Amino acid sequence: MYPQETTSHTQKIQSCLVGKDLQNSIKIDPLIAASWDRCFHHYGIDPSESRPVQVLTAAELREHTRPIERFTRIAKVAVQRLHRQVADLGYATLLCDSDGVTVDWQGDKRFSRQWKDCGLYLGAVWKERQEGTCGVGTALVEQVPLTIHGGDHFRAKNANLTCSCAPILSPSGKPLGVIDVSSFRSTRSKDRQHFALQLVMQSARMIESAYFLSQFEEQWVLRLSLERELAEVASGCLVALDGDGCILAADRVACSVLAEELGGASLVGKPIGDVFDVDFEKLLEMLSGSSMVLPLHTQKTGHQIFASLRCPQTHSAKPVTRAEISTLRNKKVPAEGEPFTLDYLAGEDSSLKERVERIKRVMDKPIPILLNGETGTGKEMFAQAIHHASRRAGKPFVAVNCAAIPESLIESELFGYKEGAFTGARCKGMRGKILQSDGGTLFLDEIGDMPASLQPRLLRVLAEREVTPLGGETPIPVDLHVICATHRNVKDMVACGALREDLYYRLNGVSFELPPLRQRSDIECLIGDVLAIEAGNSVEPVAIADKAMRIMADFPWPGNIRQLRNALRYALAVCEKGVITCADLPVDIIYSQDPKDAMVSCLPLQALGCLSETAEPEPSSSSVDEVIGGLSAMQQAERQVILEALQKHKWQVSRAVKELGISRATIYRKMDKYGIIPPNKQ
Ligand SMILES: Nc1ncnc2c1ncn2[C@@H]1O[C@H](COP(=O)(O)OP(=O)(O)OP(=O)(O)O)[C@@H](O)[C@H]1O
Repeated sequence: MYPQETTSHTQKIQSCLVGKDLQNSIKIDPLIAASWDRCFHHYGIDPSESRPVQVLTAAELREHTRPIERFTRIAKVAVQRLHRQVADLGYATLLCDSDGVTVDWQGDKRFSRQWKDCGLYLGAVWKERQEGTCGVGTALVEQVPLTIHGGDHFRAKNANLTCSCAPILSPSGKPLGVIDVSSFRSTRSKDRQHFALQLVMQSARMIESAYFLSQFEEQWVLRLSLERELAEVASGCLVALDGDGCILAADRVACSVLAEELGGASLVGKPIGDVFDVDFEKLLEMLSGSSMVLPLHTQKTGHQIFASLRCPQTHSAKPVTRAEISTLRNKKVPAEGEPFTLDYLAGEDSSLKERVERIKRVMDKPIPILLNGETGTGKEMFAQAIHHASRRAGKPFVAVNCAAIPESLIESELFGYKEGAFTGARCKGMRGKILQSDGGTLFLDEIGDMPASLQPRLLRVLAEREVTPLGGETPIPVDLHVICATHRNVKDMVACGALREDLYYRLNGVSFELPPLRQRSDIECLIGDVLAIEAGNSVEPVAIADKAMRIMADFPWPGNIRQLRNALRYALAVCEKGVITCADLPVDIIYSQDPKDAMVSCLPLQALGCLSETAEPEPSSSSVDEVIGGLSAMQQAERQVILEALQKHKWQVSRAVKELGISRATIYRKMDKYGIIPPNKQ
């Protein structure tokens, strides 16, 4: 502001304040006038003083954010989401704590200098007592959503700003902070900030609801709505109940909806039956474990209100520690490095158990076994379990993935070669995989990828039980049991000529179908098993909340047990207190369920998190280390899961996405975001 404008701004404030009736003297919003009055008479601020906004050091900022980590974590996704809605209009989005300190910031980084100069940046302190009338500070004092536009600011140096803010209240009604969108170059009038203000208010309500639900995660939460149609989707209007049905807290929407009924009394401590025409037991009987919406009537005024009930997230959570599973299933979870037994792998699925019994009858006979099943169904683990259960257990188990070895090497890998067999051959030659497995088991994974030219040679080995290495003349006798696996339809492979018919008959002594996860009748049990393995040596007991278990049990798992393992690994990395709730599941799994359900039943946090992932800043110009260093624990876990899937599938994106159950677009976006670069592009 130029000196002349500063003077006229100061004069305007003074003429409004000095000995006048503030409400009537000038056309100033009473809320602004009251704030000016505080600034002048109580805080003694000089409106013409040009001192810049106080900005905390990084260490001071950390001190501020540490105690409110849960709040900032929940609010962060809403800040990002809000920012995407207003970024194009030239706004920055700020999250401030209850002291007015900016603890989170989103804005166009090209204007970082300008944002910093005017104090719209991380660490800036927007207290009314220091900065005078300003969006954040005044919203904290008044505890209402408001827009402080241009000359509404008390200090002349802030008069180029426009700030729309809404306070965020805790379940007990105390201010947690303020969410704000601000601009230093808005040419729009104050009236035209209305839309920004509405968006800010909506975000504040979302954060309050998410915070409320997360605070009362272990309690019953009644969701109320005046309209049946909106009962399942409306955010807010939440009442937390303890195990006896007494009200622990109600958010401000619920307090205002029930204000007439209460006549000024507090809701907290009241049994639910004192407020509605239903007692707690009846409520549980009707609503517990269902997504039903029930009409209730208030006791005194008889108003109809629609309610649904969210169960405590750890209510009857299934204990799945290693020890407990062992007792529950009377089976020992294999120790690290110990092979899985066939009975263990069969789980509680009766048809799989039957098939395992059949395998046990043939595994010691010279009959090859063909394992068929979708990717990740555990074919290799079964092959190992068969080997360890058979009389060959003490001998080698050699696995060859025919899809992973380049066609040019597969012959020498399998059959070995004599010294000097070809240029580049090791001087002493090499025993191939077939000879390495002598006495034991040769596991040929992805047999459908065995090159057609090698199939007759393999057939000969199987038929004659001898192998001739490359460059050799004398066949060497070999005693092995062959187990093959494929995820493809073997008959189709034969029909299209990918697999020779005679080889097929030789390999398919007995075939064994591994069911996809979605067809297993013991899915919950299997989830428990995999979790117990993933939890490993964790000293903390680990549990899965009912709802999260239901979502996982219903998920189609295109990547089968491998995908389940990755999802649980991720959930374990991000969950709190060892309890996996819906909010800890990867977003692709949450979003697989009915969108309505996902929106209502899981924490809004999760929904927001998913949206936020679509538009985080691209790290393309940063180094990979920088990118990884800047990731949250949750993001690092997600990065690891994606990286492992890509490495496992030799960077074949189509296979990795199938396993992870995400789209190609998503994996490319995430690779970009997490700095995952395929080896051929490094
Ligand atoms: N019953 C089980 N319990 C726990 N983990 C399992 C079980 N079965 C498989 N897994 C895990 O699932 C993952 C996939 O298993 P495996 O590699 O045996 O599947 P596959 O069918 O051979 O996969 P692909 O077809 O992709 O080669 C492995 O990490 C394995 O540890």
